[in-house]
Amino acid sequence: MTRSSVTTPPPGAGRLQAAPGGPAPGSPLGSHYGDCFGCGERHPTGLHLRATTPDGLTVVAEFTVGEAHQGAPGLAHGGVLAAAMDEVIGMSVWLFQRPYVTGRLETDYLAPVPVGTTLHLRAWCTGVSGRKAYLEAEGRAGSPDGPVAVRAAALFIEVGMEHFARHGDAKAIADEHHEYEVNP
Ligand SMILES: CCCCCCCC(=O)SCCNC(=O)CCNC(=O)[C@H](O)C(C)(C)COP(=O)(O)OP(=O)(O)OC[C@H]1O[C@@H](n2cnc3c(N)ncnc32)[C@H](O)[C@@H]1OP(=O)(O)O
Repeated sequence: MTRSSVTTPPPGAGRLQAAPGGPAPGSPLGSHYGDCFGCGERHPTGLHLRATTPDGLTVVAEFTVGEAHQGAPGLAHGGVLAAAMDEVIGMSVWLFQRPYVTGRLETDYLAPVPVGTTLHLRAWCTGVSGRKAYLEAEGRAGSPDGPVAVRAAALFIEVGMEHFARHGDAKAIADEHHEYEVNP
């Protein structure tokens, strides 16, 4: 992975620990919002990521490239693949039961991904330092052992739930997302 210093944990960065009360190993992870482009079941052309955590610390998910996700004819759009990376990384940081947002996302495209391909995604945390969490992800084509088609490294920043209330739709968050206090 070609990763910049921004997405590389600094010396002394800690490891995120599984949060008490977080999803148990083997648990499916639900959508955080039904209209989310990445995981929402109501989104008509979204990625519809379905994810589980095998160990409470990492996330695995699947995304099948559809007609709505094309860039070149018959091939996945690079921005859509970046969105899949962002989503699976966002799900992995969600395991820690604190709200984070993407600050920076770096993506390497290693092979074209044809429509109809199922990408097997995996994301994990490489370190945490203050409000900053360092994460990586990969997408393998066709099976969990298939060739790596896309890789990503990211910096996520911890925010309060007021971030979403101030900038977004607080009522929708409160209605759908019960893990966090919306107005702490
Ligand atoms: C409810 C569940 C929701 C799930 C969401 C899933 C993930 C997403 O898709 S999030 C959507 C996309 N992301 C966004 O919209 C974020 C937009 N950006 C922001 O809101 C702000 O810039 C935010 C919150 C990241 C940082 O702002 P702020 O809280 O003021 O902190 P700030 O002091 O600027 O930065 C904190 C630290 O992070 C660093 N940092 C922040 N952004 C970056 C960046 N892009 N590159 C490098 N470093 C950065 C800062 O340099 C600072 O470092 P240090 O502490 O060493 O000085």
